[in-house]
Amino acid sequence: MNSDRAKVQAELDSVEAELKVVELQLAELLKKQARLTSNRKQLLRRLEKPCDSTQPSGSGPAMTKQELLRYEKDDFPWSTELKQSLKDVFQLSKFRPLQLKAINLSMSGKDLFLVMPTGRGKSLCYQLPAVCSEGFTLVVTPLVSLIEDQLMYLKSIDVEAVSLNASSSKEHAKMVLAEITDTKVPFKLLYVTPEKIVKSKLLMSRLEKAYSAGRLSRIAVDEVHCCSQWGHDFKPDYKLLEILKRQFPKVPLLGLTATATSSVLKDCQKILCVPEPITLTASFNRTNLYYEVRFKDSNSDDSISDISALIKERYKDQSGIVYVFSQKDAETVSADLQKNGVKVSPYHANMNPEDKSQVHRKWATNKIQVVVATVAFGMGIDKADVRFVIHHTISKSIENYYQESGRAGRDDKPADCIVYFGFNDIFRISAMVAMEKVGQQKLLTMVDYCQNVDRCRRSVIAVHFEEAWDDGGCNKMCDVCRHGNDYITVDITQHAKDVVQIVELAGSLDEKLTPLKVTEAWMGKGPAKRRKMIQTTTLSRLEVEAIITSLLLQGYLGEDFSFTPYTTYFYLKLGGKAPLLKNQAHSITMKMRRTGLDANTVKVSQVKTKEGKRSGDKAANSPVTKKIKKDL
Ligand SMILES: Nc1ncnc2c1ncn2[C@H]1C[C@H](O)[C@@H](COP(=O)(O)OP(=O)(O)OP(=O)(O)O)O1
Ligand SMILES: [Mg+2]
Ligand SMILES: [Zn+2]
Repeated sequence: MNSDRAKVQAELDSVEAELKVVELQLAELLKKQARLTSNRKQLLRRLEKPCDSTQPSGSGPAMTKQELLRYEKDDFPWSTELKQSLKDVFQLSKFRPLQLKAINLSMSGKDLFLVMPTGRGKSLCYQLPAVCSEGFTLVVTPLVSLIEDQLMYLKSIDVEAVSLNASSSKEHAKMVLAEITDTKVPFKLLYVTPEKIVKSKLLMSRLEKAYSAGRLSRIAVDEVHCCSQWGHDFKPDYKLLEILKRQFPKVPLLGLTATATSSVLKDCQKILCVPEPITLTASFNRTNLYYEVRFKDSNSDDSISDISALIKERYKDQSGIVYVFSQKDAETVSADLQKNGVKVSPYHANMNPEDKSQVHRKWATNKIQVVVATVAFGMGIDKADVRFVIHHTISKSIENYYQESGRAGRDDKPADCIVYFGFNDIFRISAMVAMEKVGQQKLLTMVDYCQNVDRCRRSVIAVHFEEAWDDGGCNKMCDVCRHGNDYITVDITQHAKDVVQIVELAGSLDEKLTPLKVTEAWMGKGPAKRRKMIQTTTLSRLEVEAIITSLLLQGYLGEDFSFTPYTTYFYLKLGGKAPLLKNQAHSITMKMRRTGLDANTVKVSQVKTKEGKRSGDKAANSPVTKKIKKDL
């Protein structure tokens, strides 16, 4: 009887395990269906609206496409003055894409979200209307340094602008607050930090008076993505800015950002209580930027000597930024580059304000060639001739990467954006963003960008920002497009089983393994007892790391954190898809760059004839695939 029960129980366990696998497969198929549906939607949209990437991506239901076209014209009552001020005040000869449309919409009193890549000229879209309108424009900006930059610029072109922020002196604040309610306001733009709006009742009451008198002509919320936790730079005070529309419902609001997906924008719209804004989205494609990823070797990280050589040779006498992970890295990488004879200075949040602005100034005036910076060297960096942005460590998300690398080539001349992609860096960043709501998910999008060998880097960025991608949009301005079909697809099912077995075994022994430990265990470096119980590999370190990364990206492995008061540890655990490996028919593949001798010869000659100087690109140190084939 008992043995009967045991048999039934065993069968039940097996059925349940199989059911679990079927459920996972269903989930996979549903995900695939969602992906395909969204793809279909994008393609249909493209058929509907050919080729114009600066078309609005969506607009308030009150406005048809035809109606929107009207705002590109220059027959509005204010058009002559706009044109005149563009030339006389701002000393610019013509509008860049979307600027005129955005300005006309805002001048017509519409609420507007403007999404435009960094450095394309969003500020003009509220500065010019401010100059051409009665009263003044309220500009909400997250950082005092950004406000200072703008004030300095506006002063240089004789536009009256003032600011109120935490570092304003009492007298200055008193004067500005009094001027807000003047019948003849002596300034065109009032810059404030969100914190001021939220905390200063006095400011609010003055603004209310100006509003009632019809002198608050427009509100601009710069870096509007800071409202949303899903944006890459959430700032809690922004969340309270709903007060603007509540108190000043009739004033048109203009939200500006360089990076926001439609879900982030929807969130911002809700938070700011803007019922039906028109959204204008400029293309994310910065055609003059060359995108490249280089692999960092964990065995012998030669990224510093590589970067030094690049700066001294390819970028001789040219201006650039090297982004690093931490303040400590900023100091050490800067010192290392200096030792190699490069003129650099570090920049990070922990330096005192004078030192920071000194570094910024010296760099802006070309006294130093390179700033080795953390992300603190960020918003508002507006040097036109930055020829290269090198990431010594990957960014924490594609949004961050796009914004940081976007500081290159603002003068529209060619510039390079290079990332050094190292296995261990993934987990350093992962631990740092462990507390962020969607930190891991976003980090993995960046890892996917780097690990990718078969999709144009631009297309990965475009898809991320939900922009319909056209394959002609790169023009070989990324390493993937230059290397063409220089990759192969390899089956890593057995490798996946081996790695999963290592993690499983550790779990059964109540042990947690860091990625480094898993790597070493698989390469046969762990304790002899374990070695006997697992399948080790003869693959190289880079290949092992590439496979583990791929398993993490594909969900066969997952992250497990452990917190101490001082640090966060990252361990690998089984991912949601690991049970699928129990199914004999299940297979996993990954794409790897081909780097054998013959492939290399082909690549070099190909690159040489077409691209000249760039033939030395170091794609060659990406994972070797020959051995994998042998291993399988
Ligand atoms: N129509 C134009 N013609 C030529 N230059 C322009 C034009 N409009 C703006 N610019 C210049 C002025 C600035 O030096 C530069 C960047 O403008 P800015 O408004 O600071 O960018 P942005 O706000 O879109 O970037 P970010 O996202 O970094 O804040 O472009
Ligand atoms: Mg800006
Ligand atoms: Zn490309």
